[in-house]
Amino acid sequence: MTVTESFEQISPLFDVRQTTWGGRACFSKQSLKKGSVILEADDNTGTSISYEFRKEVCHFCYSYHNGVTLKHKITYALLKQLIKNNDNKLINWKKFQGAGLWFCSEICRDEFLSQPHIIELIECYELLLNHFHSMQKRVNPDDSREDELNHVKISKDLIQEKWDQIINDWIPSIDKLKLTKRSNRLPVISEDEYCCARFVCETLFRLKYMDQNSINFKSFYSLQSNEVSKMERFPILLHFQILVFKTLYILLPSFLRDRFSVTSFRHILGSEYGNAFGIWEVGESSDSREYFGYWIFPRASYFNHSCDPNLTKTRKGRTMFFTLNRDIDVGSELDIDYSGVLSLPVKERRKFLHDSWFFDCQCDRCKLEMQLIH
Ligand SMILES: C[S@@+](CC[C@H](N)C(=O)[O-])C[C@H]1O[C@@H](n2cnc3c(N)ncnc32)[C@H](O)[C@@H]1O
Repeated sequence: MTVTESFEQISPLFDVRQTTWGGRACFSKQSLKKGSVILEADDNTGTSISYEFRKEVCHFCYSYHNGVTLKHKITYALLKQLIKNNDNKLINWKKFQGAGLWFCSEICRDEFLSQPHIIELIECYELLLNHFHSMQKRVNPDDSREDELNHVKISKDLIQEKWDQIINDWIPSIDKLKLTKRSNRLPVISEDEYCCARFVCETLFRLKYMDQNSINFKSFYSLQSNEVSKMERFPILLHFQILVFKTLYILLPSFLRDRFSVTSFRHILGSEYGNAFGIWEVGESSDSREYFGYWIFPRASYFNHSCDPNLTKTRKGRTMFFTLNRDIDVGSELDIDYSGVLSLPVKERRKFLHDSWFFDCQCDRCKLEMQLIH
């Protein structure tokens, strides 16, 4: 199957084709007018709200109200009906703490609760929350090791070696233990690891109930991974990932653990590093808006970057829109801005893209401006 065939259902408006300069990219199948919506994506496979915004950003519509703590949480009373069919006793539901979910209104909370099988995700979030709270009382041994962990010389082989140790030594040692003893092996985690574990849970959950023939499912598994580049830049991430993996391996209930492996975990995080979209505050100018976290829209992850993009990304609630900001001809490459630094001079812009996104930008504007300064 060619790249185009496997992605042809993403949109009737564009193809995904292999390029010689930037992996796969999207090309318009027809000439189109400024203002045309090229893609509307509301099918994210995973979201992560930063810890500091967890009580202030609605977990359904992602609205934000100037830092005001949101009023609406899920309660035991609301869950009773959902628990009935799903009570596997890992949680004392009567002591339910709200699973770390806050909502701006009853409508958003109820919409969240109406998602099929959502009790499974709520249960995972609650287990993680309980674990995180118990770990907050403990000293985190990594607090004094940050420097050391950030000086590890990362290579593809080292990453593989560390994961092989997990597969060959750590997993069998956990599997041998009685269920009641496994929790003694849970690592201490920080806020960032807690948020990352929630992101992985949601991704596993969404993939579990997604049609495997759907374009979103196929697009997710074809996402490019930036694992090595990102870890070379931030070596501590290898240790970070291993802590998150161990936490989930021990805590995840069987309904999600069945699909959880080193391979799936590495793809979920490796692809997040090159493909995540920021969840930004709506309605503020780009230099003063808040950054709440990130999410993954696999179908929208084949747009390359350009420093003179013809698509503008906007968020409305849970949906991302990709809209043409000028007329285009058939065959035009469809590009977005990854950087938010388009006003910088060419060298600084390219350095930013290289350091944050790990590629040397091949867009036409960079080519032209580089020629002009040489
Ligand atoms: C979100 S993905 C876009 C789809 C990607 N080309 C693929 O084949 O999966 C981002 C990756 O595409 C490549 N890319 C995007 N824009 C580029 C550009 N302007 N120049 C060079 N490579 C680019 C980089 O490898 C980057 O990490």
